[in-house]
Amino acid sequence: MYQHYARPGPEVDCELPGHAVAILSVQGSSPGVHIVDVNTDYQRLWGGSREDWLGSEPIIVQQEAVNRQIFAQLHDALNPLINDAGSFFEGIGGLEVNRRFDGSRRYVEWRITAMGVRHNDAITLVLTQRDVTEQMEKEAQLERLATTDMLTGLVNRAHFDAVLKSEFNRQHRYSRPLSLIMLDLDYFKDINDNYGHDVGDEVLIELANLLKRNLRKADCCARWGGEEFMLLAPETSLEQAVRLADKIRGAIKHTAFPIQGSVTASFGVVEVHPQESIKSAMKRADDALYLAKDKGRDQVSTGGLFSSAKQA
Ligand SMILES: Nc1nc2c(ncn2[C@@H]2O[C@H](COP(=O)(O)OP(=O)(O)OP(=O)(O)O)[C@@H](O)[C@H]2O)c(=O)[nH]1
Repeated sequence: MYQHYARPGPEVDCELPGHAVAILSVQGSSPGVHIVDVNTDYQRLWGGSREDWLGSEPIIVQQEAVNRQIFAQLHDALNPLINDAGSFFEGIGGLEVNRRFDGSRRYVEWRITAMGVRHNDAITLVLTQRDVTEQMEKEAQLERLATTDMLTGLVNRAHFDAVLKSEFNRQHRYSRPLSLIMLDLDYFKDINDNYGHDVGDEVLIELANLLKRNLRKADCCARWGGEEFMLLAPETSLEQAVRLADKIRGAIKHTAFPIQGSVTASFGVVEVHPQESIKSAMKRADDALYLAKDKGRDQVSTGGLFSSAKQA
């Protein structure tokens, strides 16, 4: 589809354009929209020279079919106004992912507007387009920073809280299996004390990578704090979650961690009851983890049974 619009670029400097503007003419009686003039930023965004563009259709979005829908929408909006001199056409607009003439993917904000509607069947409109890619990327970067644990690259606690809420709501509505696994490295304080905090950090990073490798896409794994990690596994029963926890336990035990060598972890596993609150499920997982530590570490324990009386 893009090839249709691809044109040889002019001598382009690398800086991206500000406001690309095209003056459009629309005939009330025919379906076409064509360009009457373009500014230099339009040429820098879409390639080609001013002369190339005069008389052709503007690029509003990348897909030709969607372009045509927009033109049809324009005609529908303009037709009732065509003989009504001085009418105000407020315009239409949107935000689209588009390709620049050099093939790069850009977010382009666009708007078509006109201050007055002319009498004699032809209406002149202004198409304004702005490349907002950098702004969108900055926002995505901020979003990533706000939801990610800086050391391990896993989801952070705040984001995990939000995922917990939405998965609990889904589970309460559809009664699907949902399990929670809490894991904590054993004797991690000794690693810090014996080898230093940097080695401790390396172990946490390596563990996070191991967790990422062992989980499904639908699972959410967070660094809960310190050397404690949480795993939320949708569509997973208690039995399946215990198997998953034991697989991770074995993988941790058999991994050669940097400098320190071997490390073990303990696990608390619960399946969330359909009427259970987040607080109650977390408490049961925490109790189960405590039990695993108490029984000698490097093992998986399951939580006690859910009791509606207890969660109040
Ligand atoms: N290197 C490093 N250490 C951390 C970080 N966060 C917490 N810790 C350390 O983790 C250790 C946790 O110690 P404890 O709570 O006694 O637990 P543990 O030594 O693993 O003992 P058990 O859990 O009972 O097996 C403390 O020494 C914390 O300072 C971190 O981001 N990096």
